[in-house]
Amino acid sequence: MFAIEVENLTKEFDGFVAVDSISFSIGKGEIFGLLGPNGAGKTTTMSMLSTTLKPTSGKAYVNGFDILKNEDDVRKSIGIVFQDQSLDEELTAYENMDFHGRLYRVPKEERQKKIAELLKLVELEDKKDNLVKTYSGGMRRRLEIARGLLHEPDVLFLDEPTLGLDPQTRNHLWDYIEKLNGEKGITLILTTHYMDEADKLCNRVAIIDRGKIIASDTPEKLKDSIGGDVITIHSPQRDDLYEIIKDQTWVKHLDLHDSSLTISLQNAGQHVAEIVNLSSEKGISIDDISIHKPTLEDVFLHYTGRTIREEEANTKDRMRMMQRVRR
Ligand SMILES: Nc1ncnc2c1ncn2[C@@H]1O[C@H](COP(=O)(O)OP(=O)(O)OP(=O)(O)O)[C@@H](O)[C@H]1O
Repeated sequence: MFAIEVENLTKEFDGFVAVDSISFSIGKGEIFGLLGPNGAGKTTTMSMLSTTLKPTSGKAYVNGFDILKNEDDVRKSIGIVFQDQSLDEELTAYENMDFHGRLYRVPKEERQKKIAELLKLVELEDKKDNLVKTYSGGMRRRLEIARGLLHEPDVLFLDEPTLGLDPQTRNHLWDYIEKLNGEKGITLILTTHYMDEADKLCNRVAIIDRGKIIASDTPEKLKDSIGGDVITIHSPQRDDLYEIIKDQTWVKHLDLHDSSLTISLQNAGQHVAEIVNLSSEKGISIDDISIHKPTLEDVFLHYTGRTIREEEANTKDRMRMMQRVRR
């Protein structure tokens, strides 16, 4: 049995299709990532799977329970850590955990044992009696994850788990997530717009854009699918460069972007000199040329012709963090 099965799931908001007939399945014990830019439909998908939003059409099963017919069973069998912080600032970490345990009717003795175990897991046991308002962003996130696990869910939903956190805290959180999966065998479904996060953490990734899944596989296979190497060239005459490169036999895939040109090919090192020679013959100047192994960013670019606009995402991150702090 799969932990999650999704068939043609669709969500429309007043005629706008936010999630467009997506299908995928997640095996037990997998870390599965929904990767895509802001507005791609990731949170909407998570909300439908966690039964907080009704789909317009399609089906989905979580831990074997139908999200339309067995909402309570679905909810009892999952833990949720969504983007917007939902901790009580005026309570301590322990009190936040205890309150959640009571909501889920975890018996007292078991509750106390589990809270201690989970706070240890996320390394917050020393700070358990401190008020949450004194916690850093990373500590809050870890506490939310610990809280989401209190009722021993089989599947944990993490919506942008490291949004707005600094790189070091993100790395730490990735370690916790891997530990959870390894030690407890919990299935994790997470959304992210960070390519490195999906690459590092996920066994499998579905790349989602404008409500559709455009590619789904292991990060390795997705990267392999676009060829051996990528050359990125920055030039003020990108269009002219495109014209002279497009018919070369060694080009596997060529993309023209706002500020650059990317070429997917095998053995890039052998062709860089040729590109430079061809350009100078035609009087085309090159500002910068670089070779790298494909990343998930290249995969996204390959399938959509666009980059995930990190700058826009970063601005949004900052706004969200400010909203969290204000709350
Ligand atoms: N309640 C709603 N009413 C109308 N449109 C909505 C609603 N919720 C989401 N949308 C729209 O659906 C699309 C998908 O949103 P969603 O939040 O699922 O994206 P996302 O991939 O999670 O991005 P983000 O990380 O920015 O939340 C967006 O265009 C969004 O504006």
